[in-house]
Parts: sequence; structure tokens; C-alpha cells
Amino acid sequence: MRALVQRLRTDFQLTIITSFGGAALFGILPFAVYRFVSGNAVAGTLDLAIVISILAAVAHAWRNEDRRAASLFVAIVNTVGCLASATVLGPPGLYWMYPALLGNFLLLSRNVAVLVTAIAMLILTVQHRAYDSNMQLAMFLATAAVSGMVAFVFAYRTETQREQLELLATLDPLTGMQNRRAMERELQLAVEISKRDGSAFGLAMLDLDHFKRINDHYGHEAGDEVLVRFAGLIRDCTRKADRCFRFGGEEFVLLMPGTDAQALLAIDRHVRVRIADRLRCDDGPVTVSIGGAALRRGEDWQSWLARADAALYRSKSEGRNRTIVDEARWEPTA
Ligand SMILES: Nc1nc2c(ncn2[C@@H]2O[C@H](COP(=O)(O)OP(=O)(O)OP(=O)(O)O)[C@@H](O)[C@H]2O)c(=O)[nH]1
Repeated sequence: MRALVQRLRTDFQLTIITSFGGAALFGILPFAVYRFVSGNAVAGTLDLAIVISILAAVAHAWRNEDRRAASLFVAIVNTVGCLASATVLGPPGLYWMYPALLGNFLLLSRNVAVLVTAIAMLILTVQHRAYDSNMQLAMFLATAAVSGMVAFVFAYRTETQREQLELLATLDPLTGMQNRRAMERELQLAVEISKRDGSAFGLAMLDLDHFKRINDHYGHEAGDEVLVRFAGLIRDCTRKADRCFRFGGEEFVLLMPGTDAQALLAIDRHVRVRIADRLRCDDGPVTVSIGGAALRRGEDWQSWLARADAALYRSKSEGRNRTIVDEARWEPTA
């Protein structure tokens, strides 16, 4: 039960889909029962079909984590259900259009929601059975348009705020690099790509040497400044396709597409040597130790990262300011 509540807390789209399940159970099912009891089997069957369809979509979203398809399905059921109830019940059926309209903007992307809503409104406009008079049609169109506009603005703001939050949640505030959370997602993606088409991926862990001394001698702020410059140098020394992350503390990770174990050794020249040349504090050069590993076939990202970490540990224990790549041979360069 706790896990379910936690999933609802962290998964916005799943919460919306589930709340439509609740609305179907407690808002539509009683009407279905009432219609059957009062002898209106057509309206009762329609309501029941809507409830069952929405609950099936909720179950699909929970079981298969497929929120996209479930959202689209619920929005279509809501909209088609409204059109059908306006046809079967006449004007009282129109009231369902307001929650359906709001639902479209919560469940679909803004443009798709506008399109679906516009089509539904058009159908309702030409559908004479839904109104008693032209005045009623005009009032319905005006109130639905105002509700639609409010829902649009709400959906727009929610979407942009969610995008900003997602961006902030994956960035390290000090260096502006992506953080460990983003790194895990990217490593997972690399593993999936490699499984699919056999692409090579290299991974390197970079750790500043004796960084604690810098903090101790010059203070935490000076340490922060070294970290910011270090992050800038890593960006400068790497290719556009390479992805850089701050793993934590003074440890950074580089994900390099199209790089096998042997090619990974090049970062010794491209990154480690250049950093030793250019990164300085008052005491002299600041150096970095690097551990690398190329993704093996069928390996998961955790064990890939663990191999890079083990190589980094060896770099540190063998004297620091060096690069060790798991399973790579040093070859003399011309
Ligand atoms: N200024 C600053 N220091 C940090 C930050 N995050 C971690 N540290 C410091 O980084 C230091 C890491 O120390 P250690 O793990 O002993 O590593 P080290 O001194 O670099 O030694 P080796 O890695 O063995 O070469 C600690 O003093 C942490 O307080 C940060 O964001 N800013």
C-alpha cells in the first residue's frame, strides 16, 4: 500500500489517470445504476461502458507503466462518452462536457487537447438533439469556450513548470553539469542502445587528487571554484557527443559514445594531461585520477560503473595522476 501511495506521489500522470478512475467509479457508476433501475437501459449501458473502459485504462497504466496510451484512451472515452450522452439524454448530457474538457487538457498534450476539444464542440454544435433552443446552444458554447481557455492556461503553466522542475532536478547547482540522477538515466539508455545495435560506449570516472587538502588550505569556497573550473575544463577537453556528469563531491563521470576500451585510453592525453597543465591552485597544479571501462555485451549499467570505479581505485592506489582503463592495453605511441 505504501509503495502505491509513493507511486502516486511521484508520478503526476498516473495520479491524473487514477483520479479519472475514481471519478468514473463514484461519479458515473451511480448514474449507470440509476438509469438501469429507472428503466433507461440504453443510457445505463452507455454509462457502464464508460466506467469499465476508464477502469481498464487505469489498470493498464498501473500494470504496464504505459501512461501515454492510457491517457489518450481515457481522453477519447471521456469525449466520445460525452458526445454519446448528449445524443441519448439531450441537454442534461451536456454537463459531462465540462469535466471531459478539463480532462483533455490534463491528459493530453496541449495541441492534441485543443484539437480533440474543438472536434467535440463542432460535433455538439451540429448535433441538434443536444439542445432545446439556439439560446441554449449559444450559452453552452460560450461557457465551454471559457472553461476550455482556463483549462488551456492551467495546462500550459503546469507543463512549463514541470519541465523546469525536471531540468532543475537533473542539474548540479554548483557546476551546471548534469547530476547523478541524469547520469543513471543516460547510462541505462546507453546500455539499451548497445543491446539493440551493438554500439560501443566508454565510461570514465574522474576524481581530483587530494582535493581535501585544497579545502583545508584555502577554504571551501576556493574548493568550489576549483570544482567549477575543473567542470569547465572537462567540457572543453571532450567531444560534443560526450556527456559529462557530476557524480558527487569531486568525482565526475564521462560517457563517451563510439568508444571502446582501447579508444578510452586517449582520454589520458586529451583530458588528464590537459587538466594537469591547466588546472592550478596557489600550491601548484591540481591533478586528476581517471578510471575507465568500456561497456561489455549484455552488461548492466551498475556493473559497468562498478568496473570504472574499480579502475579509478587502482589509479589512486598506484600513485594518482594517471589513467587506468579496465581491459585495455597500453601501447607505445609513435
Ligand atoms: N569545496 C567543496 N568540497 C567538496 C564538495 N563536495 C565534496 N567536497 C570535499 O571533497 C573532499 C574529498 O576528500 P577525499 O574523499 O578524502 O578525497 P581527496 O582528498 O581528493 O583524496 P583522493 O581522492 O584520495 O586523492 C572532502 O573534503 C569533501 O568535503 C563541494 O561541493 N565543494
